[in-house]
Amino acid sequence: MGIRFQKILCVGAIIVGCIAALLILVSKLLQENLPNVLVLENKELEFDYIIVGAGTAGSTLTSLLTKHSNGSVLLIEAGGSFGYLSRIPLLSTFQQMGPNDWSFLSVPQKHSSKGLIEQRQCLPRGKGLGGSANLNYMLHFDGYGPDFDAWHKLHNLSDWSWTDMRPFMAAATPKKMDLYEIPRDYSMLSLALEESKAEFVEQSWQFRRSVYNIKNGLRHSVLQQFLLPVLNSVNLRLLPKTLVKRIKLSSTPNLKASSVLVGIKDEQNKEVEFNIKVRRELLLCAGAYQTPQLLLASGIGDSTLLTQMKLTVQHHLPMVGQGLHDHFNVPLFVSIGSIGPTLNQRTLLSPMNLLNYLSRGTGFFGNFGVLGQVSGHEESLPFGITFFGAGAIDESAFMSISNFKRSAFRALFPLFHNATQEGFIVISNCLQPKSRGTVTLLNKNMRRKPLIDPNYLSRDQDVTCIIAAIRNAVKVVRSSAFAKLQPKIHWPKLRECSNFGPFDRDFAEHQPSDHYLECVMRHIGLGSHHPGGSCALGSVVDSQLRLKGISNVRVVDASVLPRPISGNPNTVITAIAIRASSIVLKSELQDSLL
Ligand SMILES: Cc1cc2nc3c(=O)[nH]c(=O)nc-3n(C[C@H](O)[C@H](O)[C@H](O)COP(=O)(O)OP(=O)(O)OC[C@H]3O[C@@H](n4cnc5c(N)ncnc54)[C@H](O)[C@@H]3O)c2cc1C
Repeated sequence: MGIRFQKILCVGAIIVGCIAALLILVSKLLQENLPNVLVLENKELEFDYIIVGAGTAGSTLTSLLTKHSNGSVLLIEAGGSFGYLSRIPLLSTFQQMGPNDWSFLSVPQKHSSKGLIEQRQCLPRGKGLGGSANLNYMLHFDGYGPDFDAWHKLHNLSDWSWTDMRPFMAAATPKKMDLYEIPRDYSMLSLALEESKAEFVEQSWQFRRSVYNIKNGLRHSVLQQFLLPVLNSVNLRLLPKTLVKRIKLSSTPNLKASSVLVGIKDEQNKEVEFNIKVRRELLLCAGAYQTPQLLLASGIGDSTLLTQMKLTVQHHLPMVGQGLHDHFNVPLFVSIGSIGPTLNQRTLLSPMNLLNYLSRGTGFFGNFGVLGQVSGHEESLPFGITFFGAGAIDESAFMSISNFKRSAFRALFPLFHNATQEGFIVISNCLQPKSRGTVTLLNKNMRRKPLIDPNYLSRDQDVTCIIAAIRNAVKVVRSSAFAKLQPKIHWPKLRECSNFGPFDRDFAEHQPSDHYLECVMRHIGLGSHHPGGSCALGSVVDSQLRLKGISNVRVVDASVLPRPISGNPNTVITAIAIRASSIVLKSELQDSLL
């Protein structure tokens, strides 16, 4: 080994060591500094507003109610604070399966996931202040007007059209300086994507470089935007590491939530329970899996289903936990013959990359690796294509967060053993999947995970839509703009699909059969962590987000989305929370005038 190389290694090791020490220090400081934490004693406590869950919606809502209401606000969150590592964009995936991830697994999937262990999908969810907004990949999406117009037309939600939602989307969108857009010349891949646009002018496709919720190289989520600035407010109290286990209803004069039962683990890991009274409103922001879980565990849901689950019915409300939707992604690996440079171990560990990040917040650590997207909103089957600029994928890391069987992983990434491989992953999906799943329970114990069945690919239309998306992705990869990358698509050679391909001609012509593509997607397709719909607007909640039949409970999170968002949903959920705060504050004002 040359002396120069040894020096580089030493400098690299010292830099990595210093960063690690600094991060541990800062993370400790941040974790110990939560103000306004409520101490639960045996006295009866009561709050005007109780908010369950400090995720995307809960953080936003808490902030706005704390600032503008005259009432007291209690925010209850099952997790604590995320460590500082959560703010380094590239390290997002390393949080999955850790203490800040609920690490749900789906029930075995009937129509998909055949290349996954027990046919079960990993369903990560953030646990702690910031919720999934602190675990997610930070991709910002401006929203798509016709989505809301479809809510209006198809779901009879006359006041949720784009005209109604546009101001809230504008309020939810961070200022330009609080976002990071991948520069045009970030790498040869971003450049190729940008230049390929000109070859598809005939199509009404949109080409976008990724825009991230990243500021100065650090995650800038609803936690920084909304929650942290109000944490010291006098009318706010916080209950971290506390699980809401039950909603108690009273029926005089009309059905309403009277209190919530919360559980905290003491030092001996023994559960201690307390009751906290709701004076005005209970706002459920526990996310698309856990809001229905809490409702069902509280006996609020379809009475037949509750009886089947041996739960006492408090309020018959059909459709709680039904209608679950999510996007479904099909990844394909494309190796490139030129130096990208794309994300691999060589580029990542280069001292220059580390220095770039430390001095300017840029380079590979400063974003998640998704460089851009192509979408066809106006197609009869709207599709999305995502370009993830990673050449070498670490087998054990990827398998642990995807639940892939080894054989499926290796079919998808045949060059996995080469840590310096250049390439990218092209991910195809359907923007408006029709498959719908469910959230149910094994029993009412809230410490047990809910039974989540996304039911991916249960509708044939989704298969047709994703096949079209893959074929469009191939067109982009084979465009002249991409030619200088010398891209090579690796059609996965799965034993279970071998009757359908890929055949030699598929590698030459890149036109594998529909049967082969369907087989591939049913084996290696992965959920995209955009669940919604499990307490949908119109069916479970009314247009004021009120739980039907219960006057003082609102659901404010991804559960209320009546259909999928045609892109990344986080900003839309923030917008819904902003709108919810205005609804709640208006009602408070009206009551004060009575
Ligand atoms: C890995 C991953 C990547 C993603 N990438 C993107 C992306 O790049 N762009 C994008 O737009 N979207 C992305 N998303 C989706 C987006 O983050 C979510 O749609 C959004 O955060 C959901 O917000 P929410 O408020 O509905 O729920 P959450 O943010 O999940 O919040 C729910 C909160 O409630 C708490 N909670 C649950 N049950 C209880 C209980 N009983 N008691 C107390 N607290 C409770 C949870 O701990 C959590 O903090 C991603 C999601 C994941 C998981």
